[in-house]
Amino acid sequence: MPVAPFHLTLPSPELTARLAVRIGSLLRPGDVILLSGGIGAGKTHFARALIQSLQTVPEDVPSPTFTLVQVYDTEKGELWHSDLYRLSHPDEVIELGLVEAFESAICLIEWPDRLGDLAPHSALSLSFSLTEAEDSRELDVSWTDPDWAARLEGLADVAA
Ligand SMILES: Nc1ncnc2c1ncn2[C@@H]1O[C@H](COP(=O)(O)OP(=O)(O)OP(=O)(O)O)[C@@H](O)[C@H]1O
Repeated sequence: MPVAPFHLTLPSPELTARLAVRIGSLLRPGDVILLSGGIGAGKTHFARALIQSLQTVPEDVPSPTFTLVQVYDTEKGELWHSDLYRLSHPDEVIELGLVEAFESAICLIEWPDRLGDLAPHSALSLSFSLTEAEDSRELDVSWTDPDWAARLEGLADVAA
């Protein structure tokens, strides 16, 4: 069981998508995943694979860069996918309804540093990094709620 933050190498986009499907299967309403990493690091690629794996009716999963938020109906209830890169003011997080969504929906948040004091207390954090190899990414996995340690059991095998 991973009892501490851990690290994975994701040598292809397909591996990242497979990990996303595995994590998606663990999620329940009220779970928040914070997706960090620079431009092109793979945050949206991960989110798209996760969302598509939970959709009951397949539909496009566009990047929410300009809309800030996209909301989906999934087999696990409402899922909010948010990209806060273009947030103009932290209060916009409240106006978007995100703070309430943290309590009741599954939320995937890109650029979570923009949340400031409004960041949820409990979350799974996934931090992606580019590597010298074009198709490979490094991923740091950490969490605030110890419950995640048990839920992530066996996850490292995905990248094996
Ligand atoms: N191992 C990998 N994991 C994830 N994506 C990868 C990997 N290798 C290559 N890629 C490619 O890198 C790109 C990542 O783009 P993506 O839009 O997901 O980045 P992002 O982190 O969301 O950036 P932005 O903040 O600009 O939206 C995709 O084209 C994806 O196919």
